[in-house]
Amino acid sequence: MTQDELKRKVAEAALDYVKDVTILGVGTGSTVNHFIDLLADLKGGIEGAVSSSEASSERLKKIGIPVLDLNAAGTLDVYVDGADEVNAAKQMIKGGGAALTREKIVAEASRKFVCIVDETKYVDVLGKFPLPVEVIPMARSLVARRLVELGGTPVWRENCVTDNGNVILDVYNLSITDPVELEHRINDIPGVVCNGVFALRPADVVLIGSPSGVRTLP
Ligand SMILES: O=C[C@H](O)[C@H](O)[C@H](O)COP(=O)(O)O
Repeated sequence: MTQDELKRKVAEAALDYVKDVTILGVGTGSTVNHFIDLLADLKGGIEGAVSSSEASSERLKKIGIPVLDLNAAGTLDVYVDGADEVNAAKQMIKGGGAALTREKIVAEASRKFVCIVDETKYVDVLGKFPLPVEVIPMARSLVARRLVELGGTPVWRENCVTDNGNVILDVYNLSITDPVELEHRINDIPGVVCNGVFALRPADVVLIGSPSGVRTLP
């Protein structure tokens, strides 16, 4: 099976978690794109979705699902999103598609976070995937220097402007043995809007697609 077929398969498995949901949170990325496409055929009572990116909002609207403002929607029952890496503690690296800030907001606003990944994303220690950090443009160099002090090698993702008008630094060479501590430390750097470590609010359910089926992390 191709990686894309695995993404489709795990997206199908996530449908079980949204059957009784009327308003759900929807993430961003190629795995979630499959999930959105599958929502079109769902004979459920989905009345609307809170989206984590302009790209997902467009896709949702195309299939006739109204996109709601989080301020009006309040607490969401379920949030479905992909990840760039996930570990056994259901902590993640996210932001490969530059949507990390809105993703972290919608995840925080949701009772249940269902993370959908193919098997290539499962790791023992987070950090092989370069950690995305969203930064206010004027603070880019300052934040990069602070990230070097934390042991990383930040690289400016050129030609990328986030939905919030900011820039992304991708931090290489981190071995994230204490994700909660690192999430706090990067958040504390002035100019950082958000970092792609999702450990303070990990996933509740992690579905992993592989050629032999979809497994749920214990
Ligand atoms: O900013 C993007 C998100 O965090 C995505 O959920 C993540 O990059 C995974 O994307 P994909 O499903 O395309 O691998």
